[in-house]
Amino acid sequence: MTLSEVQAPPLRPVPAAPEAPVALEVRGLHKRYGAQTVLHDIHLSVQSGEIYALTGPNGAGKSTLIRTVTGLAFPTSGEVRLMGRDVHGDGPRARAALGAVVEAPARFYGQFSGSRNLRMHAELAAMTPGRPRVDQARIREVLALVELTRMADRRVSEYSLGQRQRLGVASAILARPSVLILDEPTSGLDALGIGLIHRIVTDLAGQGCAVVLSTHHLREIASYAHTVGILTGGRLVDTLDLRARQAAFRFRVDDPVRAAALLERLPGVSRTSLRPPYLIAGLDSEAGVPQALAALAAGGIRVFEASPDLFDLYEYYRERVEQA
Ligand SMILES: Nc1ncnc2c1ncn2[C@@H]1O[C@H](COP(=O)(O)OP(=O)(O)OP(=O)(O)O)[C@@H](O)[C@H]1O
Repeated sequence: MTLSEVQAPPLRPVPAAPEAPVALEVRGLHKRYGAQTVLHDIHLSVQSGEIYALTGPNGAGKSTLIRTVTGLAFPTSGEVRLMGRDVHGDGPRARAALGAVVEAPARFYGQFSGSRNLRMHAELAAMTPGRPRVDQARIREVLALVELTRMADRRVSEYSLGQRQRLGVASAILARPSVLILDEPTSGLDALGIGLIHRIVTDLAGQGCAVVLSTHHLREIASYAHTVGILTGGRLVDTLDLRARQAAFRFRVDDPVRAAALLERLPGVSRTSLRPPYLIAGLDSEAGVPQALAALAAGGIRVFEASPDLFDLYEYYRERVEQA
């Protein structure tokens, strides 16, 4: 690769500000079914504007955690707070801030149109104190967002699986939730449908909504989630901050040790490490690449290659789950 071909890193939404308020907090959550403990002492918190992806092998407890967090299941012990309110003690008011799809595809009345189903959801939601009102214009807006305008007046029984899935997301975002929780939102969707869900989730997070989703699609979420929680055997064994791994670049140079010393002096270089034959540098953004190249050239270092150092979430996950 020539230096002029240095690629931009994948686009990732603007990260939640570190000081953003905590929207979802789970403390010391245990869940038992009979003699089987399915969740062990789960602690996690998600800020407004953050996209938190929960992943783990089949049977790890993801759906149980999501059902418990949304108030559909009760914990054996521990606590869940949505926007500061206890989901199990102050349910209706806590859930006023919540939009969720906890089973895929979400349940709708097949004999009614998508639009009518959303109106019924809106009317039900309006009974919850604290929920904003949803008018017909908002229903049209969310149907357009999930690209179902053409299907709006068709019976849901005529929808494909993917269309039902998207209607589920539409109903979850209808009342502009502060916290959006989606269990496997992209399973059963085609490539364009997956991209659409990414865009919706990213836009909502950009507007300050905290998003929690469970998924098995690691490479896909690595491109847009801020945080990944790895659940295995009912334990949250790792929480990865993908933001911290965002802007790493690798440089193949003739003298990595001296190159590292040169780059460390630059403002905007947060860290360097050696991975022969590469030198890895954490930069504030890709805008720091030309400056780094100039500093290396001025120091007499020959640069053969410079490219984003993409974090391989799949490899990381595989090792982490095998160790657990
Ligand atoms: N209602 C229930 N009664 C008894 N055991 C249950 C119940 N629901 C889930 N379990 C058990 O809890 C464990 C976790 O299941 P869960 O569905 O939460 O896993 P998951 O991570 O969502 O799996 P998958 O990726 O396959 O969807 C499993 O061993 C499952 O058998």
